[in-house]
Amino acid sequence: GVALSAVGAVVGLCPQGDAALLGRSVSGLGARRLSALLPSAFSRPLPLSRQAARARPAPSGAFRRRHAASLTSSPRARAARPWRSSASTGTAGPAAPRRPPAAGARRGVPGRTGPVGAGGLCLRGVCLGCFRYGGEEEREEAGAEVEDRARVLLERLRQQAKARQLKKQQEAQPEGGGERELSGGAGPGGAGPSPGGEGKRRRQRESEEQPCEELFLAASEEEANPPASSLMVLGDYDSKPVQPFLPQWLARPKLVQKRIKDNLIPIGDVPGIQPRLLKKLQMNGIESFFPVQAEVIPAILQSASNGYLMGQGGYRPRDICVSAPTGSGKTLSFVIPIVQVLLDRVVCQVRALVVLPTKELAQQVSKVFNIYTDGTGLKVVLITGQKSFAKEQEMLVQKKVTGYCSLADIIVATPGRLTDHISQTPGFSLMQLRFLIVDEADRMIDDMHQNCLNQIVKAAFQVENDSGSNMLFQRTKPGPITAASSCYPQIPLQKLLFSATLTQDPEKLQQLDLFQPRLFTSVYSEKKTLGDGTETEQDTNKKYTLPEGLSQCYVPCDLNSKPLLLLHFMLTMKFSRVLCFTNSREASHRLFLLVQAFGGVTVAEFSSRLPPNERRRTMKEFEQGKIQLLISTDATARGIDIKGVNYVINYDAPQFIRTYIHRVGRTARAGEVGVAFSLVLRIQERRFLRMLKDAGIQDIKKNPVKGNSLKPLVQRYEEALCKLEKTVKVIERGKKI
Ligand SMILES: Nc1ncnc2c1ncn2[C@@H]1O[C@H](COP(=O)(O)OP(=O)(O)OP(=O)(O)O)[C@@H](O)[C@H]1O
Repeated sequence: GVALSAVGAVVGLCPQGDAALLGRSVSGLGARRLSALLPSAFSRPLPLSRQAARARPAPSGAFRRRHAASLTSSPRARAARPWRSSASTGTAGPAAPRRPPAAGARRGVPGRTGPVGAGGLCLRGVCLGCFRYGGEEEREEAGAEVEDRARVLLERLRQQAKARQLKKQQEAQPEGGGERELSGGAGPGGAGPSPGGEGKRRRQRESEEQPCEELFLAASEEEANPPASSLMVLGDYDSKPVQPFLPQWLARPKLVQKRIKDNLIPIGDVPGIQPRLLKKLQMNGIESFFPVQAEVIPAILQSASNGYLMGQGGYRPRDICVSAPTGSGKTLSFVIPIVQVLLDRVVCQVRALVVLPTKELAQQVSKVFNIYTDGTGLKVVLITGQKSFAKEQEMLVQKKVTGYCSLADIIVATPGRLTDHISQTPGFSLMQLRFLIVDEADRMIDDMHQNCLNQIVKAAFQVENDSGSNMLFQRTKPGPITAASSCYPQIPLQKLLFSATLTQDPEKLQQLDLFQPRLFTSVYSEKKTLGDGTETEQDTNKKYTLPEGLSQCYVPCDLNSKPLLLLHFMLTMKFSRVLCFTNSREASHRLFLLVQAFGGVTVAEFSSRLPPNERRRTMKEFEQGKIQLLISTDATARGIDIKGVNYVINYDAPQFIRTYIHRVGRTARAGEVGVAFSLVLRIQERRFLRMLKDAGIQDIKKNPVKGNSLKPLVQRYEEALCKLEKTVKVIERGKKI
């Protein structure tokens, strides 16, 4: 870094003449490689002359060798560049009047020098040249000197080439001249620094410049034997691997207990919750908080201790990230504090916005908000596109004589529809937004939803044209706190991220532009005491945690036995309340038809094939226990809270670990128990197990089902297939008609 910034400083600060000299001195480094290494700060637009200097490709090694002398020592060239920077450290001579170069003359021509008196710049102890304005005398002296150096260099290069050849031929000889070649010392027969009587100053300069030659030589060597990588690292950095490290907030998170039932905290013991909310919680059967709630609720309340305004002296609340297992109660951990903070609001404005990836999830979360805002005057609006756009607009804003006013305090929305309202609904404003809650945050960061989040933040910081409105509460983009910025009451925008599989990749999280985030996580290694009393750390490579009450099994099978296995679980093993996942809508539909044709099981399907109202009805019936087997796509894999699911069956093995975690998390929720079965084709087995192992999930049992157990089902299964074939033909005929 130091070396790079030194180079950056040289190129960034030295005017073009120096860059040219630098180019000459460092051309051995490979100017193109050098430019690739420069920090972006130095890729800012340069004056035309410097751009030209930079754009000009570095001469090839051969070209350089051939023209080295003429490039540096030709009197004509010197005459054409009278203001050329000097490599001399001698005092400026008075001879030629100091003439600033004409802009045209400078363009593309190495010429202008650095600030007067700028000393030599060193890179890894290597002097890159001394740049200063010099007089005629000095230039003459410099020209002669450079000529000498060029000759010395050429000679040395020749000698080294010979030495290399020799070395190759005499492989047997151990310590060849290679080291000496690269060291720049007198190689075999190489010329050392000219001992000519130039006096102390000259010797000193040469000793300073020696490393330049080293670089030149090293680079010539490198050009002859280019390294594997196209990048060359200055200094020793190529030999030292870069150690990745996590930012403090990721490396030292606040740990949340995994075991729900052992760590219940009576609701009255959690500080800061208003009595009316405590009452509501009790009315809804909540007597104790789950661990994640006991940690996160006070943290959000504390960060909003100044209501929905910025704290005194410009204190800005820290963003919060929560990674806790499926079914651990993350929803209440943001609903309760947000309702409490907004309870005392006077004017209705959009102050909290929850974004979720699917309509069903948004519906589910808005239901929870409705429960806890009931009777408070706070208004919750659901924006998912299930109603017409105009209807949603009516729910969001109202036009009055004085202007638009908001009809929503809390909005729960899916990204697509929300962005439509941001851009198309007059009077819809997020300028008073205090909380942005991103549920299933890893999914929202991943795909196109990221764009939506950017739009929300942009809308939140939009400057209102109507300057008369709301001048009291300002919102300025986050930045350094100044006396001016802290004299107005400000509304900060705080981001709250939740997921069971929250990425801990700082780069990805960085996309959300988090402010001093705090991480609450259940992902940590556990100490276990062995039989001999010693303690051992477990799960060191754990990335995600699964609910405590979840048992996991996988069944190795082949393609043909998969339907039979499902029927075996439902009919022979008498599984009830089963949520079964396939990898596509078509697969869900085919399996549903097959099980229906087989008979004996109350079955339904759930996928985007079905209209929303049918999906809602199906979900309700499944929750009520009227449906024993629900065959679904990943539409129900994330966040959906269905009470009483006993089993999850991965009919098709999930392709991604996060899909696996969310699917199996539909059971064993809220501290209950549940079982997850995965049907894994034999060819998938290794990959599947590796996927789990990589995520730190080791406790999955192999549960093979013997062929004999399936035999009684085979005949009925064949009949069901025939029946299904006929049904499909009838449907297709119907379609043709
Ligand atoms: N303190 C509590 N006491 C009893 N039940 C609770 C409590 N908190 C939450 N629950 C219940 O636990 C279930 C799971 O909660 P929730 O849906 O918030 O989990 P989650 O962590 O968001 O899960 P997922 O990651 O799958 O979205 C819900 O049915 C909820 O009603």
